[in-house]
Amino acid sequence: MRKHATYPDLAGRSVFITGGGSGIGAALTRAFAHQGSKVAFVDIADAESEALVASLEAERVGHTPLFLHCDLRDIEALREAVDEAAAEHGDITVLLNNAAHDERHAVERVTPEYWDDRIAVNMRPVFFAAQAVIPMMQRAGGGSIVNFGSVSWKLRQGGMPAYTMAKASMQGLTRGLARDFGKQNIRVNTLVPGWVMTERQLKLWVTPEAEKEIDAGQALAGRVRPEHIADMALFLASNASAMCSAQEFVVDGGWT
Ligand SMILES: NC(=O)c1ccc[n+]([C@@H]2O[C@H](COP(=O)([O-])OP(=O)(O)OC[C@H]3O[C@@H](n4cnc5c(N)ncnc54)[C@H](O)[C@@H]3O)[C@@H](O)[C@H]2O)c1
Repeated sequence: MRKHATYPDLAGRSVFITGGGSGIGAALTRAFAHQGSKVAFVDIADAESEALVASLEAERVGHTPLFLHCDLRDIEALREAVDEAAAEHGDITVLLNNAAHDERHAVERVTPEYWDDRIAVNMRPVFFAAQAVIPMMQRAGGGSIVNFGSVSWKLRQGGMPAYTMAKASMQGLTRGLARDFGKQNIRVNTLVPGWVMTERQLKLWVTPEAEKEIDAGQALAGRVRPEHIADMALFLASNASAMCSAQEFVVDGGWT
């Protein structure tokens, strides 16, 4: 793993990550665990999540992350997971709303049930996770919420309108919550990843043609990797970003 910058104020912090078991989420779990944060994460990918916990245990991070199986479509289960994480690690003061699923769907095949299911994965839990941790952040004197957006809709990507709508909505939620709770030192920002080379993206979508598209689109050479997203998440969670709220932070190699 590439070494991240160290943020001393993140050591010992109670951090809650959605979808922290694979993809970008796994890089987040790793990065915060290596800061000495007390990380709890929810996911439905049991095998990958358990393997991640085992590897961090072997690396002897200060606090081995707590994995809680939770399907985020079930809001009661999400609330229980938040409470369990807080009972184990103390009031949550960093929330990373990372989980999402970019399943493609053709407009003509979308039913109301499918639409609701996509919103239940990509949008609804973001609000309810925030709602669950805000009283803890108020008690603790502040906190940082990071909602994960996407460049996909900014680049006019078609083929998954429920996903792009959900991702575009993140900044609306971010700005509203930032206003509601900013005076209580709760900061809310949107982290906008570019095209990030996770195993899933590489397997499903990163063809030689796509590589050319990335080279043409990004200002920077190279590829955006999960660790680059974790770099920004660490900054947004820590006091290093103390006066940053209600904003979008884009990590896309200069594409948009
Ligand atoms: N990878 C990219 O190129 C890219 C680009 C733009 C934005 N993003 C955003 O970054 C975030 C992470 O993306 P990723 O590529 O790592 O996604 P991913 O699909 O690879 O991983 C998402 C994680 O969430 C979990 N998850 C999915 N549905 C769940 C559910 N119902 N309940 C609990 N957990 C669930 C998955 O098991 C997985 O561990 C997302 O918000 C995504 O929209 C990613």
